[in-house]
Amino acid sequence: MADIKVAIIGGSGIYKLDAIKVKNQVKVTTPFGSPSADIMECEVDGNSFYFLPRHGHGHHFTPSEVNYRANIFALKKLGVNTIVSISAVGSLQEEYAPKHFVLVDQFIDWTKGLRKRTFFDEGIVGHVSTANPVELSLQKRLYDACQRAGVTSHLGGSYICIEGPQFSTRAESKIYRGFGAAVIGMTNVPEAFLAKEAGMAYSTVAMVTDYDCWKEEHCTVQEIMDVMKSNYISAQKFVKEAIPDLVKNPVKFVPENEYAVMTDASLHKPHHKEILEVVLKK
Ligand SMILES: CSC[C@H]1O[C@H](OP(=O)(O)O)[C@H](O)[C@@H]1O
Ligand SMILES: Nc1ncnc2[nH]cnc12
Repeated sequence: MADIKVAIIGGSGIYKLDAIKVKNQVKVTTPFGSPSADIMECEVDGNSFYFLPRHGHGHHFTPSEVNYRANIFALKKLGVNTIVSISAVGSLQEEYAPKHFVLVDQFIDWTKGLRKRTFFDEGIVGHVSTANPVELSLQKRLYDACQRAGVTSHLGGSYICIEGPQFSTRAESKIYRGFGAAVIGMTNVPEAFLAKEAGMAYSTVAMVTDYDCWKEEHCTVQEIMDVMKSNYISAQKFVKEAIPDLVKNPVKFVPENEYAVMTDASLHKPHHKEILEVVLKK
């Protein structure tokens, strides 16, 4: 198996990366079902990384339907320890304009509890801290890559995750602004929290596609798609800067899942074995 430590999870509008060579496609099985797609082994300037389209090829999983557990588990099983998430977001503050990138560092979970959100359940009880859901050294490296790519970008900000797939009402949008959130999306929870449970470094590049409806009359997919085309070009430039750096100088971080599991080992069932082996692997 290739020794690849870095993966990109591509969100809306980022289903593949033109000009980046796909070398192989890997089918990975997990105890949680299939990931969104076969995982692509890609290369930029001789530096290998994995790529996974979050919503599947052709965008057929809604934010609520994405199998986040299978996606994170599959990447960890392949040996990945560093995840770069690329996500489309709406802006909740004037300063984050469409086409800007925001290197978020906090998440507010406003989903409705419908998503499978933990590896630690059904007989395994475990708890991890989400005080720092983003690996800050990775976030800074990604911010620097955005700068080198010439993309207007912001270091820090909170991402509020709603269930979707509908966008927010104006009343909701104003409440989220009041929370101090910078941007709004529908996917990074539970994805970021599962990466934390799996002891992986995670950081999101949030690409602003629109001002949410606190400011705009409305928000349509058509308008978002237009901005997405430009964001896609910026994302490609960003990837070409970020990947060689992350491959050549791997992010150093301390996984925070070592002491997560509380359940006595005598109670672990055979099917827990693979889950714990992969999730807790250093
Ligand atoms: C029409 S864009 C809305 C869609 O895009 C974002 O997904 P992702 O994070 O995968 O880029 C947002 O959360 C919504 O799911
Ligand atoms: N305004 C918005 N609300 C939620 N998710 C989004 N993704 C892109 N724009 C969004």
